[in-house]
Amino acid sequence: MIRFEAVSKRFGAVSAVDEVTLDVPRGTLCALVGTSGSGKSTLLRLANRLLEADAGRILVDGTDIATLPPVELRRRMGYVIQSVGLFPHWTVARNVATVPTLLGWPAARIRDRVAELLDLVGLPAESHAHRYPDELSGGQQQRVGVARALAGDPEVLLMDEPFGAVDPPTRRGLQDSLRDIQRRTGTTILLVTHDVEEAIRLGGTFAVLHQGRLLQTGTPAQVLAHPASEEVARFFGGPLLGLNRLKALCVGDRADFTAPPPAVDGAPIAAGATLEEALARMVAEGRAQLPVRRSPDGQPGVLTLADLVRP
Ligand SMILES: Nc1ncnc2c1ncn2[C@@H]1O[C@H](COP(=O)(O)OP(=O)(O)OP(=O)(O)O)[C@@H](O)[C@H]1O
Repeated sequence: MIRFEAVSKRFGAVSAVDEVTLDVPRGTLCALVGTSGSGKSTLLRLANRLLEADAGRILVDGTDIATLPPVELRRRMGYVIQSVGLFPHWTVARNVATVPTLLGWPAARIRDRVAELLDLVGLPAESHAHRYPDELSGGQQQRVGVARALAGDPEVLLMDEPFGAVDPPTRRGLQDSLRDIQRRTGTTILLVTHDVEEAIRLGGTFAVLHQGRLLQTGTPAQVLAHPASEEVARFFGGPLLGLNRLKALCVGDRADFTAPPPAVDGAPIAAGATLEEALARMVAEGRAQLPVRRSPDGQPGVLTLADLVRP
């Protein structure tokens, strides 16, 4: 869906993006991660031509974006940034309607779309559509930012630290909403984040950047289990890499569901919980095994401490 082919961008002496080749298939989410200054935001801005590449090509659905008028390109790509950038004197509904209005959709279609999107991001239209941005919390404004970016049915959503400014519990709520939205709409998402847990929570793949170069791509479990270099291992926690790996794997990936399960006391842990949560429970409860229940079939299983340390 989006393909970067040997893309480079310099700012004076700084090589911000250095011969990056990356494929983001349709309907997937790719999290751009890496240390500060590694070129994540620059790569995102090259994708919607807020910046122009010095070398290489960027293809969207096989079309070189250099051949598309920037305005048309940006309508096809929603863009969400940390500071949200809502228009303060416009209502929530008008903010969300920005792109459909530019596209000349009929008023009824815009109204329906705005209501649908506000519901999707958990801000029912009846109680939120007529408010102004400063009448919303930071987290609610970010939800409006996501709704606005989705309004024109973009094929691609570019998100630069979209949830950077909200507190951790609200952040988790927004991440869960984004994951649901992505599953429901099949939008291709390229997301910049500093937060490894956010990237893991949102699923998809990692693209790890360092000093403008792409060091590794893969699922969180792959990258954390087999970091391609010292820099990647350092980025994912250095000596704590092993603990971070537990965040990227689920109980269901390691538990034994072969019948009959041994009798294990305690409340079962969900197969979808992370191994980190399982370890936390084992430590808190002073036990080396936990009963597991797999949904939706209800199959019981067991997870032992030894399952956590298996390679
Ligand atoms: N407009 C610009 N002019 C000059 N240098 C720039 C410009 N934008 C980015 N840079 C430089 O390019 C490099 C990559 O910056 P970029 O913002 O892409 O990194 P990043 O990985 O997104 O960083 P962060 O995680 O801190 O947001 C940095 O060295 C930065 O200083």
